[in-house]
Amino acid sequence: MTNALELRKLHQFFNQGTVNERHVLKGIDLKLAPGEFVAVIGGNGAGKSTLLNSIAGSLPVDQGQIKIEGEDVTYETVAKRARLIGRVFQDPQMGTAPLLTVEENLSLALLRGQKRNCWSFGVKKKQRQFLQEQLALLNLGLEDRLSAEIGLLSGGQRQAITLLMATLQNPALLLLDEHTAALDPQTSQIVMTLTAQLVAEKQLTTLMITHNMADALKFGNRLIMLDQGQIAIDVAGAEKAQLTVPDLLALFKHKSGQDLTDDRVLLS
Ligand SMILES: Nc1ncnc2c1ncn2[C@@H]1O[C@H](COP(=O)(O)OP(=O)(O)OP(=O)(O)O)[C@@H](O)[C@H]1O
Repeated sequence: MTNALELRKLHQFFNQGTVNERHVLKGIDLKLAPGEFVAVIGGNGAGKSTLLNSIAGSLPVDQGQIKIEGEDVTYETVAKRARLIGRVFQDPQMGTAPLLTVEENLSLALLRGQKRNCWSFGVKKKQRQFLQEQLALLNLGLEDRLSAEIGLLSGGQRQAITLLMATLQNPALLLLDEHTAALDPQTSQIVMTLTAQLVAEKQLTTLMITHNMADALKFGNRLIMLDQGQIAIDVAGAEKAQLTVPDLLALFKHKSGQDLTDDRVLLS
């Protein structure tokens, strides 16, 4: 079976060749089978965002290879990779256009990756019905708010719509970069539950960075922990399911020789 994602000996440097050189990703090897939902955790500066930026193409890779569904995308631009990747960031403002309506935002997401001459803001009846069905999946009553300006919605509602937009085209890979970190705990749990539901319904291969250790254990079938640019822990299935937060912290200490240092870490 073709891997949904394959990273081979991925290296990333900043300020290479200067006194400020930092070797941030140190030969990451990672294979994700289709449909795997992987939580990515790690201490401050471990390289989590750099890893997602490298996969998405927003950081050119210094060494190594990235394949998505068997296709080598190592040297493809962000725009070219966008047909394969859905991405949600921490800031609910980033994923949507505030002055456009819910329907217009979703319509733009539907057009993503298509040729420009397909662009049209005329939203047909069939498409509207499809978007309403998709919004109904969120269970937030947003299917009745197609004409509401996105900017008027709450952060949680916006993030739920951003998530839907990122998954609308069933991307080969979904990248979630602390996508619930800016939300209050209750809304964060709603969006996390929605995430798990969308990922399961659409069988999406997903990499999710989180600082919430409990979420990392509760959601997804696999967990990797980065430490200083390397994968220190990689657990899946039953092994992951039986871990507790203290187990995880102890495992980290055992593998890395030190306590997890993360000023934003959430243990519960
Ligand atoms: N553009 C850059 N120039 C120089 N150094 C950078 C740059 N971006 C990131 N770094 C450094 O690379 C290291 C890894 O950063 P990265 O943001 O990937 O870590 P992270 O695991 O996401 O951390 P955090 O959880 O604190 O956000 C850090 O030491 C960071 O300071």
